[in-house]
Amino acid sequence: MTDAIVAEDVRRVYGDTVALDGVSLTVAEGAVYGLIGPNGAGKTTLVRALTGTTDAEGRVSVFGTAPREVDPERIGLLPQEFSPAERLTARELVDYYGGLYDHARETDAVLADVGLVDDDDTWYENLSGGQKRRTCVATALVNDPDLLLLDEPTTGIDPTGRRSLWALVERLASEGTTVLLTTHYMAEAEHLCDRVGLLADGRLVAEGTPAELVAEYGGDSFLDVESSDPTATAALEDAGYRLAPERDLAVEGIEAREVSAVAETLDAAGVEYGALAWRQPDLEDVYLSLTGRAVGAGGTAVERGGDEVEERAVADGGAR
Ligand SMILES: Nc1ncnc2c1ncn2[C@@H]1O[C@H](COP(=O)(O)OP(=O)(O)OP(=O)(O)O)[C@@H](O)[C@H]1O
Repeated sequence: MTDAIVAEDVRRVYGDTVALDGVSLTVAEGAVYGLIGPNGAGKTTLVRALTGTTDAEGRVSVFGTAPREVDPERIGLLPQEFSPAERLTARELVDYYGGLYDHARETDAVLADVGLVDDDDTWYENLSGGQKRRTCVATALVNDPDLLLLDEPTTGIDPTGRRSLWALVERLASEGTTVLLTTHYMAEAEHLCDRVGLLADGRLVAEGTPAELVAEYGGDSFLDVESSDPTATAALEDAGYRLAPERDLAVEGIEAREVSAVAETLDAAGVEYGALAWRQPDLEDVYLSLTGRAVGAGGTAVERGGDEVEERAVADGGAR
């Protein structure tokens, strides 16, 4: 498989700010690559460097050539911030952006792709936030690009719409489109991406398949114990269980089949408890363990399960 994107030692400095500090990565043709990382980590700057919309040191090649020399018909870009004309309808906007290309797709098909068939005659300014974002995604699809760069494509889109967009990205990838996306939704990266790169302070601090990252940085599986009983901690420690230091009350390093033994321990000690929730580590745990400081300081929203946004407080710390 050949590489759609090759970036070597890419560096971008704005005044005193080092936005990218020597980032190297490759994205194979047909792959879905996800960039994650805290606010200000350099994700958007990297997308801009890969599309030639900002200058950067180092070497970037897209389909074997410099970004600014790639045939624009081959590239679809959804910038993080994109404000199309407010008083055009979604249909008119897709028509307009399609008109910029020699070989645009049918407007109806593009609107159907992003679930905007019923709202196609509404002015952009009167669309909901999620509908606006879908319209913007549509404008990146009009030319049927070989490489699609989506900077936070599903921000503001409801869970159902987000899953539709995931299905769309999966379909495009199965048809051979290379996709590079940025996201703050760990469930999105885990669900969609063949490989994920985690940027922090302008550096690629971890990279791999979601499963590889979880195995390397996710930590042990654990069991959350919902209990305000002051004897709970001692009961579990006396029974030899290891408690997760960064969580309220959780036994770490146990398998699902051991949950009933924990319950028996609590029952035997007369501890009052509510739910016992066991889970394996996931990409969110990887994120938190590698960027705990940045999450606490910046209050970055991290999403679990795609539906529920949690604001992590400094006290949460992140790392387990
Ligand atoms: N045009 C610019 N001028 C000055 N500084 C900039 C510019 N663009 C980005 N930066 C700085 O570069 C750093 C990286 O910004 P970037 O937008 O790439 O981060 P990000 O990872 O996309 O963040 P977010 O998740 O908040 O979108 C930040 O410190 C930002 O303030």
